[in-house]
This record gives sequence, C-alpha cells and structure tokens, in this order.
Amino acid sequence: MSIQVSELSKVYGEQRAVDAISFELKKGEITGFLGPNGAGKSTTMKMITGFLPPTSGKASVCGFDIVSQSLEVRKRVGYLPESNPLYYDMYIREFLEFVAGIHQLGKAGAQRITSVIELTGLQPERHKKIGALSNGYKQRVGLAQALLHDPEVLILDEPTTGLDPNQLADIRRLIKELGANKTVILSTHIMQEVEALCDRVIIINKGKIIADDKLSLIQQNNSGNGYLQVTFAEPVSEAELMAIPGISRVVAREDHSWQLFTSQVDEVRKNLLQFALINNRNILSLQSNSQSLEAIFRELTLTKASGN
Ligand SMILES: Nc1ncnc2c1ncn2[C@@H]1O[C@H](COP(=O)(O)OP(=O)(O)OP(=O)(O)O)[C@@H](O)[C@H]1O
Repeated sequence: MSIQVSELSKVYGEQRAVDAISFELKKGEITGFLGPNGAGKSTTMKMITGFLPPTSGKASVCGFDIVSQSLEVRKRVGYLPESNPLYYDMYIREFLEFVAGIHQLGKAGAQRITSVIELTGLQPERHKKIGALSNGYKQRVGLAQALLHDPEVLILDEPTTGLDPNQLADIRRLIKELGANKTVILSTHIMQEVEALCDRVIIINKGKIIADDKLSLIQQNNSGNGYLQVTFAEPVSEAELMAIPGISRVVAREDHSWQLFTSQVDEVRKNLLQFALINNRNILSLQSNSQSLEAIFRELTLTKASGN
C-alpha cells in the first residue's frame, strides 16, 4: 500500500478541521480528493506530505510514518501546494537547481532538470524569471519541482488552477501518464477533471469522509436520476414502455427512439432487454446516462451538511 491513513485528525483551536479519517491508496491509482471549501482537503494533504503534524491518528507513505520518519516521507512525495509558493526572482532552471540541491540529487540533478522542463512543457519559457511567467506557467514550475526527485507519490492541491483550456489538456495528460506508475492524489473543484482523470474519488465534508469508492461505483450508487436512451427498429408504444418495471417517465424522440427515466439504471437496462426479447422487438442502440458527478457531489455534501 502506498498511502495508509488511519483515524487521522487535525484540530485548530476549537475547530476539528480533519476528523478521524481513514483510507488506503495503491500504486498506479489516481484519486480525486473532493469537498466544499474548508472541508479539510489541504489540511489532510499537508499532513500526508509530512509538513503538518496531525493532532491524532496515524499515516504512512510507502511504509514510512509521517511523524517519526518525515524525512523519508518527503523523499518519496512530490507536493504541489495550493498556493504554489515560488521564488519569483529566480530563473526557472535556477529555481529547479535550488530544489535539486534540497533533494541532494547531485550530478543526476542537471539531467533531471532538463527532463522535467521538457515533461512539463516549460521549454518555450525556460529563460524567464518565475515572476515574469503567466499563472499557467507558474503552475507548471510548481509541478516541475514536485516531480524533480521522481517521487513515488504525487500530492497535487488544485493542480490546474489558472490554466487555459489548452494548458489544461496538456497538464491533465501529463498527470494521467504519471498516474500509471505513481500514486497520485489531487484535489480539485472541477468535476470534469475528476471524470477525465481519476480512478477513485474520496469526498470529504466538514473534516469527515462521506464517500470513498471507484468513480464508476460512486456514479452507479448515486445514479438516482439517470436515464436510458434506446432506439428500436420498430414502433413501441408509451404504454408498453411504462409497463417495464423501474421506469418512472418516458419521453419520445424521433424514429422510434425513447428516453427512459429511472432511479435504477442497471435494473431497467436488464428489464428492457427482457422486454425486447419477449415481445420480439429489436434494439438498435442503447445507452445509459448516469447522474453527473457534479449533481452527486452537491447531493452528498448538501444533504450530509444539513444532516449534521
Ligand atoms: N492554520 C490554520 N489555522 C486555523 N484554521 C485553519 C488553518 N488552516 C486551515 N484552517 C481551517 O481548517 C478548515 C479546513 O481547511 P482546508 O484548507 O484544509 O480546507 P480545504 O478543503 O482545502 O478548502 P479549499 O477548497 O477552500 O481549499 C477550514 O475551516 C480552515 O479555515
């Protein structure tokens, strides 16, 4: 297991910012860490990187304890903090040389710097001072410093903030590639980003984990208002479709196509196939549409918040 978190808490004064959370992450998995503002995402990430001591509970990275072995942890973690603090007076390469020094990369440092500049697409701007870079390029410098020591674990706090759509696509592609053989946790407020990148989703609200599953399962388990889009080869009546168990509403589209609304997408898909078989109807196409992750997120965080 790359990351193990057990009953981890952080209390600031009176406030329990992170409240006894537990999870485990495997290598080769990209996990989206979601939650409303102030939910405790950054605090959790800072604790896992070994930068912020927990109030109670335990966590380890690649088997090293975040408190008693924080140096070992930092060697294995690449961290892009939310505010991405950089030295604006330094040139890109100069800054990366400074970071390579901290990681004691020695002679290998120069080659590694060249390759992360290439990897993060900093090449065209490499001669500029960091202060003169656009926000998107500053974010790339942040990513380059996180990757420099080729860490096993990457913790990225809102990594795509400030990027234009082209840069977004480039950086997401890079994160996806990195995720193939590293453990990546990224926090974001952009649901399309989670859908595009993440294998797994952890949703945190008021310091507590309220959902933790594979993205597909979270969508499946919360697919309350999903629908199926079906096209038959021949006419089918509304009454016939409404008689299929699990369908709450149907909408006719052109050319024998229908939208079938349901709270049990998977169940209705099976029932529909059975209906076609028994009644000798041919299905030309069938597509299910789950509730969007954004709707699921709102439902979970708003319901759970008011339930407290
Ligand atoms: N150093 C601190 N001292 C006191 N309270 C803090 C400190 N850092 C964070 N908090 C509080 O802890 C809670 C969790 O903050 P955190 O930054 O972890 O949330 P977040 O989920 O990352 O939010 P966002 O999405 O807005 O970045 C917030 O209520 C915040 O005000």
